[in-house]
Amino acid sequence: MTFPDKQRLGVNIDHVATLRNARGGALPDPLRAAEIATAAGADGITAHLREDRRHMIDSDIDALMQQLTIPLNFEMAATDEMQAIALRHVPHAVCIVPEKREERTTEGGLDLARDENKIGDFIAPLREAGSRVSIFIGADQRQIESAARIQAEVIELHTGAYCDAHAEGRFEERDIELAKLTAMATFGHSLGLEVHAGHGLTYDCVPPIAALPEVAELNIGHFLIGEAVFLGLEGAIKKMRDVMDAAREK
Ligand SMILES: CC(=O)[C@@H](O)[C@H](O)COP(=O)(O)O
Ligand SMILES: NCC(=O)COP(=O)(O)O
Repeated sequence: MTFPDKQRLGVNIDHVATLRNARGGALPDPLRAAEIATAAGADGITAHLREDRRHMIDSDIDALMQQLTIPLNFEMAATDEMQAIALRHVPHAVCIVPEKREERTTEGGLDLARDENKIGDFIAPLREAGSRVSIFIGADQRQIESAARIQAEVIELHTGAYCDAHAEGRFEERDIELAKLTAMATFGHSLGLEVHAGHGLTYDCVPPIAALPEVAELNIGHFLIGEAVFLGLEGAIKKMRDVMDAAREK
């Protein structure tokens, strides 16, 4: 079994748009953030077009599709509207995420096991159009088995519970969450799925996730955009790259 030596870093730029939308107007421009991320060594850009357009808006996705020189991982809910947008653009990857309008952020993974047939039908045209389909799920064996059955190419494991437990000093819970992520990364990889991870990752909590050999890509956004206030976006991304590489070398 082969594992990727270098883990890809996908930079999620949603919260550049959050900042822009707080005042209205065009600044800060998410496309400029994507260009800086590219120059800083990001391997991909992630953008989530929410149904309520609270951060990214349709014209951001148009601009990214026209100008980006690295792969776009387009996150979206499994709705007809989003499917039509994805089919119009055919981004490198489409990541299906759960969405609740009243949530502040994506609270958990998709319940794919419950909606397996429906999501299987939903992703088929996306795959046939040429996008790699990724499913954002919790570290749960049933969900991963469903992802393999519907022929998703990628799963992205939601790391939010692990990161929150770390940040709040609930170390026993953190270690339980990490053990689940570790076991389920191995399990997903054994089924032939490419395994990604993300949500809530910071310099402090990323090392054990970066060190998981089966995890080929991390998607990181909110923390990096926050750190950019202090370090600049380029500096924040380069530091994350260094922390990830150091953890993987160990
Ligand atoms: C699905 C996911 O984890 C990301 O899209 C990210 O968290 C940023 O978007 P939200 O904060 O709106 O969930
Ligand atoms: N899919 C997770 C992602 O893109 C980034 O999540 P976050 O770092 O903004 O929490």
